[in-house]
This record gives sequence, C-alpha cells and structure tokens, in this order.
Amino acid sequence: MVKFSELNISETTLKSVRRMGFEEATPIQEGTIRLGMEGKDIIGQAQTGTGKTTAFGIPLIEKIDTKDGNVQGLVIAPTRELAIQVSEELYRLGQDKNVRILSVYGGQEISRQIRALKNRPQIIVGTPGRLLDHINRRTLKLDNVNTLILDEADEMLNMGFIEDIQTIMSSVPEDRQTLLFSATMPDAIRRIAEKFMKTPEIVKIKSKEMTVENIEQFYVKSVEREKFDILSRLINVQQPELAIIFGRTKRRVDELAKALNIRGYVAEGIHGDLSQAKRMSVLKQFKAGKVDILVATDVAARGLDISGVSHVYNFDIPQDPESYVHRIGRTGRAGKKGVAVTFVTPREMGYLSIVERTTKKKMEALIPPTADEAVLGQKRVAMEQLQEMTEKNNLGDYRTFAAEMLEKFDAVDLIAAALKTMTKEPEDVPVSISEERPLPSRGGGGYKGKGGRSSGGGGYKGSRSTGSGRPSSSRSGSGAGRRREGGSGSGAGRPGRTRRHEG
Ligand SMILES: Nc1ncnc2c1ncn2[C@@H]1O[C@H](COP(=O)(O)OP(=O)(O)OP(=O)(O)O)[C@@H](O)[C@H]1O
Ligand SMILES: [Mg+2]
Repeated sequence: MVKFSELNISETTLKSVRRMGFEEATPIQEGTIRLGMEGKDIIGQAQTGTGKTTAFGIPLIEKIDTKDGNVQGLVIAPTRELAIQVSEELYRLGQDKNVRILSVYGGQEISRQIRALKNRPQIIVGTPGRLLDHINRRTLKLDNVNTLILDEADEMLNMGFIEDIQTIMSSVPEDRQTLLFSATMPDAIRRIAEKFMKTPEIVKIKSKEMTVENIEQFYVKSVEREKFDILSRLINVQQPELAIIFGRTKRRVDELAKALNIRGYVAEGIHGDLSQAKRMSVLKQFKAGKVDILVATDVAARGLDISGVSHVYNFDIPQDPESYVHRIGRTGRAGKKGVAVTFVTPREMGYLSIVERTTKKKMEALIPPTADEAVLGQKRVAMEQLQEMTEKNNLGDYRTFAAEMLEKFDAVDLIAAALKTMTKEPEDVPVSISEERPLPSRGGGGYKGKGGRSSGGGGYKGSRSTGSGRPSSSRSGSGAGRRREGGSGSGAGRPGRTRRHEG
C-alpha cells in the first residue's frame, strides 16, 4: 500500500485528502493517480467501493488552474444522485485549493443552473441529458475543457446515451485528457470507449473475483409468491443496519415499498419516475437513518456510496451479471463487511449460474427461516439487546421504575414481558405484489421450457450445475438465515437498528 504522500500530490490537495481521513491509496488510486497526473488517457476498472472517485478526482483537481475562470473539467455521470455525490467528493478534494465545482442535472430548475454557471465554475459534473441541454442553449462553454471524465461509462452507454455522449464529447476540444471509470467494462463497451480516447492506458485491478471479498453472497430459491414473506423474515432475523432492496421494474419498486410499509418497516422507493425533489429527500432520509430500507431499481442506485448499508436484497435476480455486481456493491464498501441475498425462482436458476460464472464467485444457498424460526430469531435479538443495555449500565431512573415493578410482579414474568414487547410476532397483514414474469430461460441448467408466464414452482426440472437440486448446504446451521439468529457476533449479523413502526 502506497501513502498519498508518496504520490507527488501537491501539499494543498494532500491536506484535503487528509481531512477526508484517507492515508493510504487503494490499488486503483495507486494505479491511476500518477498516470492521470502525467496526462494519460485511462480506462480504470476496479471493484465496487474501492475509491474510483478519488482515483480520477485527484488528477482532475490537481490540473485545475484556479486563476482561470473557465470550465476546465467535465465529469459525466449516469444519474442525478451520482452527479451530486461525485461533485461533493470533488468539492472535498478541491477544498483547500478552492476549486469551484457545479453539478447540473435534470429535474432541477434550469434558470437556477444558468445563474450558477455564471459564477465561473471550473469543474462541471452532470448527467448527459442536462449537459446537452446547456450545450444547445449555449449556457455551457466547453472550449477550455482539458479533462473529460466518464464515471460508470458502461452504464451510460447501455442506457442508450451513446449519441448524447458523442455529441458532448465533440463539444470538448480534442486535445483533452479522457478518463473512463467503472467496476464493470464489458468488451463491447470498452471497444466503443477506446474510440473516444487516445491510446488509453488500461488500469484493471486484478482480483480473482469481480465482487469484493467482504460481501457474503447468498441465494434463496423461492417461488415468486413466497418471496415477500421470506424477505420479511430475513429482514427480521438479519436485522440490517440499512438495507437496499432491488426490484426489476419501477412498478415492482413501488409495490415493494408499499408492502414493506404495510408490514411496518420504514421503507421508501426510489426510481426514475419520481420527482427530483422526492428522490433527493428519500436519499437524504436514508443516509440519515430515518428510512431503514431503500427499495430501488438498478439505475437509481448505480455508484451510490452510502455508509451503513449492511445488506442488499435482490428481490428479483438481475438480468445481467454486471447489474448484479453493481447492486451488491452498494454494501461492503471501503473495506466494510456486507451481506447480499439474491432471490431466484426455479425457472431463473440459469441466471444464477450465469452471474456466478461472470463474478467467478459461488453464492451460498440460504435456507430461509420459517415463520417460527424468524420469531425465535427475533427473541434472541431482543435478548441480546437487553443484555447489552444491562451491561452498559446507564439506566438512570429506569432502575427506580424497575424496582417499583419488581415489588408487584415476578422477575421472570417482567423480563418475558419486556422481550415480548420488543419482539414482533408476524401479523400476516396481507400485501399485494403483482407477480413478475420470470426472466426468459437461459443456459446454465435451469428450466428448459418456454420462458412464459408462470405461477411459480410447477414444472421445474433443472438442477444447479453443482448437482444439488435442493439447496442444502445450510442445514448444518451455517446458512445466513440461521447464522444470524445466534448473533454470533460475526460482523454482518450484528443486531442493527432496523426499526419498525409501532402499530
Ligand atoms: N484511500 C481511501 N481510504 C479510505 N477510504 C477511501 C479511500 N478512497 C475512497 N474511500 C472511500 O471509499 C468509499 C467508496 O469510494 P467510491 O464511491 O469512490 O467507490 P467506487 O470505486 O467508485 O465504487 P462504485 O463502483 O460502486 O462506484 C467512499 O466512501 C470513499 O470516501
Ligand atoms: Mg463510483
């Protein structure tokens, strides 16, 4: 590991980096900062949550001439939330140098942005659509841009932004430096990207697997109609600190968020059809822990860096392995631990193999807790919480009240009542979630018939390539469903703070 102080970074920027709490560079930072400062074009690929923003951010900030009021750096990001997040990180990196940064994105009043653009920002971070808009209105001049950065390049090209991006790029002088970063970089996308660049250096951080090691990865095989109950039980048992649940479609996200609310969880959905104001407020509440569960579509969560996300649930298995990588990468960031659970319907088992083949990592079968086991798990968690609280021993006048009650009631009864209050028995509030069609069947030993409508379960003939038709490896008591109950203290299983509404 190299220290930032060994990377020839200016004292001013180093000061900002230190203030952010960074001492040692991550591998992608070590691999690209020097090259970037030499002016090279770079394609940077490294696992999720490994600091790619700072990897392109430092060379960018270093290059800005603060005496020049023109836009010198342009960063393109696929979503508004990501544009904001990246601009905030750049702001921190350029704080001591006093670099002026502005983010522009759709859904925000354009007149406000036009006014802000007059304050001579030196770096613009924006989404493709809104950037184009400003270029066409001539409210954004890119003649002096000497660094162009595409964050999550593959996603933007996938989303069909290729023409927009080409137009934006042709508005930037050709003798610029171009940096392109993502955790995934499919070959086809990389070939397109290389066309925009001048003999780019490819910096790919080699790792055995595509996903980071500190994410424990599980799958749950379940028919469509049982998924939601299993999800609720898993949440109760695993007690995430913050969780993100991914659904396949916007409708799915809305329904899931609503169903979770009905069951008493503090959950909110986020997707492209919501107003910008709503998206921002949801994200803000989630970051502050006022919302415990964020339900999202793939796109809405790309690149988001939210500390405290301990669990990711793929309520629907994603269609592309790349999406899987980005989804689960919302946890296990910056060296922290995380848990990812992916639901797979029998017909979709082929997709599981495809994902595993791409990530080069097997997911462990998880036998979901039964309703009774889930309650038992919660009782244990409640016990742990009581125990912890007792050991902390700062109970103040609660002790006076306790003493008063002990005079009237039996001690065991009292503790049992306390535990019961803390445990939520399943209320079986009916929720309605439309059935999602399974993904069309694809290789890997799954269902071989037509990928048509399915009411779940029936007709499943395939088995996993590992040969075990029924997931069984968790029977030993090590599956996450069970593992969590004991609260063995294994990092990710720690009792969290996922609250439920009362009543
Ligand atoms: N050198 C460092 N030391 C410690 N923490 C760091 C360092 N560099 C970045 N981080 C932190 O790591 C987290 C993840 O960084 P970042 O969002 O840049 O990841 P990423 O590689 O872009 O991930 P993704 O592929 O999901 O977009 C951030 O919270 C960031 O502040
Ligand atoms: Mg990123």
